[in-house]
Amino acid sequence: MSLSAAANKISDKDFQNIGPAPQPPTTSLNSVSYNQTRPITNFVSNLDLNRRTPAQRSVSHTMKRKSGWISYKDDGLLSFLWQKRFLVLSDSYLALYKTDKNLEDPALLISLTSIVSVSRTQLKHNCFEIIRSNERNSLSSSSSSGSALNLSPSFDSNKKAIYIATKTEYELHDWLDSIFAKCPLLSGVSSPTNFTHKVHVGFDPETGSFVGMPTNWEKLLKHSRITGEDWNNDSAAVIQVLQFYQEYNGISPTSNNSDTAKSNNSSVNSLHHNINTKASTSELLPQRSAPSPPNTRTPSSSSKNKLHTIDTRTPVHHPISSGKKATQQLYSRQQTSNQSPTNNAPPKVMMHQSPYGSDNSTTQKTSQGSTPTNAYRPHHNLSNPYVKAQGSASSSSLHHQQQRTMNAPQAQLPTVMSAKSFGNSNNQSLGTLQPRRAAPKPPTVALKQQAPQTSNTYNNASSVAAAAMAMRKDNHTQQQFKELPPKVPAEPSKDAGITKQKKQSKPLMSNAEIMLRLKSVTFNTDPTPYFKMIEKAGQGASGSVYLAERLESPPSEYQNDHVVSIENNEPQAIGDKVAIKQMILSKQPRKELIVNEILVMKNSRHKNIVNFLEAYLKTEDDLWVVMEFMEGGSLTDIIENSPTNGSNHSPLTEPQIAYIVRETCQGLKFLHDKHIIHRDIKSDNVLLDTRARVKITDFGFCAKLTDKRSKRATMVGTPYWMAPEVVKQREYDEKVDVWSLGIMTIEMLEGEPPYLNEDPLKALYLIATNGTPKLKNPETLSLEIKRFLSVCLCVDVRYRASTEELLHHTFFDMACKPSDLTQLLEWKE
Ligand SMILES: Nc1ncnc2c1ncn2[C@@H]1O[C@H](COP(=O)(O)OP(=O)(O)OP(=O)(O)O)[C@@H](O)[C@H]1O
Repeated sequence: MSLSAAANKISDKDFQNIGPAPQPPTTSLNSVSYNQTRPITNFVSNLDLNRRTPAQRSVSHTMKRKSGWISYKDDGLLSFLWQKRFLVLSDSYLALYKTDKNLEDPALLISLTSIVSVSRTQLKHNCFEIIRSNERNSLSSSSSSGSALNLSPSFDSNKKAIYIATKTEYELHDWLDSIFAKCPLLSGVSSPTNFTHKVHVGFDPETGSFVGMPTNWEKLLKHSRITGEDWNNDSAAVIQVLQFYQEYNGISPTSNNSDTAKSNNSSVNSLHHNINTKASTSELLPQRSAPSPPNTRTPSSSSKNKLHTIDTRTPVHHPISSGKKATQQLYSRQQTSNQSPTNNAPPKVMMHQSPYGSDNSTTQKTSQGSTPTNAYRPHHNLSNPYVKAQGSASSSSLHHQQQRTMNAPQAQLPTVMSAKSFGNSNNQSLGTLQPRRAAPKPPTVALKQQAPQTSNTYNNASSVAAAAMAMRKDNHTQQQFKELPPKVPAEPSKDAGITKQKKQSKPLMSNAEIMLRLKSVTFNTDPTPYFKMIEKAGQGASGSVYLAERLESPPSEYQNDHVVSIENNEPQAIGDKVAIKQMILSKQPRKELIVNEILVMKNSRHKNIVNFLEAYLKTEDDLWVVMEFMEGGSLTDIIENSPTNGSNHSPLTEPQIAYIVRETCQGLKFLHDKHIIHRDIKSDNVLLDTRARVKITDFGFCAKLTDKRSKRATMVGTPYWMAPEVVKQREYDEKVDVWSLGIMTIEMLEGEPPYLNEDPLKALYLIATNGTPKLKNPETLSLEIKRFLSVCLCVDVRYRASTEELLHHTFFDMACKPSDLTQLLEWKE
């Protein structure tokens, strides 16, 4: 009898009794066996150890048990949440505990006989997926007969997946080996009952194309400028960003060609703008349901040269003969390819090694992987004399490095970085930096249209950049038109064809509930008599923004049943200028984001946050949100209209940048103190008024951290400003805003964020693999700003500064006076 058949005879109950301990084995462990070809040894779970007598325990100790802390996530309601768990593998069970102290009450207990597949996945670093069957005979019943390639994952409803992530690659292998060795259905000699189709994915240098990819991926890659070299450098990252992309767009890798083409275009565009995949906006509103596990898994590599094996079906079966050796073989190649720079290795470069302003003395102390002996002490490091002692001699070698990478951006990824280059940890490579404001079309198209190809990547990028800049300008011109007909939210509003989000997760709140919430924070009255509309001030994805004049005081709090608290508002005078954002609710794909935005604005009154004044539900479908008017427009406008933009000089001077960043940072600190993450910090979302007041806006994607959830995992934001941990779908916290603030600082220095000339997919790849982006002209910058950037754009979140720490940074000492911004605001007049 095959093992699987034998296993089917075992009742689940036999393995799920965590009550009084079964009798311990009295003889040798091997003698405890079931009637099957290979004994499933040691039915007594070590979970029961605590309940045994010392004598019994000593017997039990001979049983091999493995345990350790891991991150865990399931495919259920809380699937967006990675939770820390203590995992125990005994001979019969895999058990997950909340603590390592009391091993009597597992949060999850999985019988090893129910595990039908274990495979590595790219969901997270060092992550594997366990699929268990609820039905004992599901294996035989679900057997696949087909050998034809079927890319549609037939995820049996009887099967459940959980995901385990370990800290290190080594731990991952260890767990995999141990689980494989103990799971009867994985290590049996029986014939496979459910075939696995694997697609060998790789890059064929002869044809210059990717092979074995699902159609969608192939197309995406074709348009993305992700090259064979990129693949060879970090194939895991390529797959990671493809998965990110796929999940975001909800595309199956098997979509047929026409679908694919359609979705490619729309989704490429959509990535230019904000992303909010999977689920939630925040705890401010209930979370949406989580996505199902990614359709495509990437468990194991199978050949040299980064040939990835993508398991397109579940489950994966590994023959018994494989055992430890086989699993090692299965995973060892990927081990190489998976060593992404930001793998959870200990940080290799210490905080004070400013990637933007270090000298030779700050050598790669930890480039060999040693753990820093000096933990990051924020204030010390930010004002550390050692930091100050670091020279600025970085420029020349950096420049060399820069030139090299500009010519062949991905070809020469250094394995060990000099501290002079971006000393950020973990072999972060240097990326090109030829940003531009928008990349609305696939770069290949843009290149053809705008400029002849040259052999120089930098030139190519520049021409693409120029093309995109022109497009951006067009869009902006459009934005300046007064009284444009209102656009539906799904239509392009800026950045050519970009919508705020493509994927509509199923909201947990019904439409009626959302409306109820909305009504509780709005006046249900027609606001028309209260305002005189003056002109259109801007166009957003969700609606138009108008400049208006207040004609009447807002309705009293008690004018209707739905009390609106405006007690914190500054007194509103007749004649005051206000901004009114008008939205047609039926056209909003995600109304809950609007409620979210109102709630955050309403409760976040700070001098660096755009003040919410009141909101009206004119009709059930027509929402007006009244805010203070910021005449200066967005920081993006200011950068683009700066007299020096386009010249060799930065659009803004360092003192002007210091002023704007400090103000933004104060607003962010205020939010962070309230445990709110903004998640979409960029120049578009920072507004200025004529008194040079700087305020953060656009709170739709805010998330609130709580004691229970101190980290988030939802992919939210706009790709070019996204922190690597977001791109890599890791847990993150408020520090993602600090990364984005660093990118925004680069926008003010260089006109655009890094990689804006790249296709979004490639940009995601570069963010994931390059880590700290490279500056264009570091030699022209002060040490202070480079140090500031290095603490914002630190890949290792532990060493990235908090907003509190940033506010003590010496960079802010050079901040100009508000009046020094006047020139920048003149373009509006
Ligand atoms: N309070 C304000 N004062 C002055 N102008 C504003 C104000 N709020 C927004 N604007 C202008 O309107 C434009 C659109 O703003 P909005 O917040 O709608 O943009 P968005 O973030 O792109 O869109 P959405 O939030 O709808 O997704 C801004 O770029 C800005 O120029």
